Amino acid sequence: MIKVENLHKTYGKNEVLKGISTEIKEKEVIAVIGPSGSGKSTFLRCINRLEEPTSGEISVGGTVITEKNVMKVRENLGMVFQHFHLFPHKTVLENLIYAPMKVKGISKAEAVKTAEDLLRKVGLFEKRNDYPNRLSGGQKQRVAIARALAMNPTVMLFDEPTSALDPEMVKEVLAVMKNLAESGMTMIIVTHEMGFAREVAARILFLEGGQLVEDSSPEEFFSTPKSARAKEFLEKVL
Ligand SMILES: Nc1ncnc2c1ncn2[C@@H]1O[C@H](COP(=O)(O)OP(=O)(O)OP(=O)(O)O)[C@@H](O)[C@H]1O
Repeated sequence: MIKVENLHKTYGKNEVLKGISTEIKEKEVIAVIGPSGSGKSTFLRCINRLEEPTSGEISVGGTVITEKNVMKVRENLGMVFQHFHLFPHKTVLENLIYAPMKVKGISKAEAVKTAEDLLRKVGLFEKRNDYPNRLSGGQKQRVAIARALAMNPTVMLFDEPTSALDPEMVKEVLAVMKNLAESGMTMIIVTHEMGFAREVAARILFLEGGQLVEDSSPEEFFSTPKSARAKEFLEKVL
């Protein structure tokens, strides 16, 4: 579904990604973990070209992403950020119908129906006519997830979706993500939530210093990490 080949990203003299290669299969749920500054967000942002790779190749569904087709490919990649990025002057429902109507040309009636179904799924149907500033952080993030899903993406990318939330809000967002994973969505999640990664992910990608140090199952990674670097990291965070 997604193939990353020898991905490099450099900011000035700072080589942030040093040749990452991996493949993500359809319906796979991947947790990307690693120390702060290891390149996790940059890796994710290169996949949908929010950052332009310095070199290397990324393909989605067999299509190599180029400058020309990036907008089209991006339509299939839903993205959820740490800081929700909702439109503040649109209601919850309007936030969900805007892009499907504008980008995909879907009729308003159809967009509203999809939006309402998604809001029910994330438990926020009752809030559909509220503005984002009336919502808690956890509710905003659930709206952001529903909004990304409204584009009917084939892959969902999450960049530390719970890092900006108060602890009591984290659970409700992780529950929505877990449901999504169980529904068969292909997901790549940059996260510091080790419990969630262990429980929900099929594979862990451990990055350090811009390198993919380990690519293993959660069982293997959390109980018997192969590298000294992963061992050291886990000793600090668990
Ligand atoms: N736009 C940018 N311009 C210059 N340097 C950048 C930019 N974005 C990221 N970096 C640098 O790239 C490195 C990796 O950053 P990145 O955000 O990918 O790490 P991360 O593993 O996601 O960290 P964290 O867990 O703290 O979010 C850091 O040294 C960061 O300062």
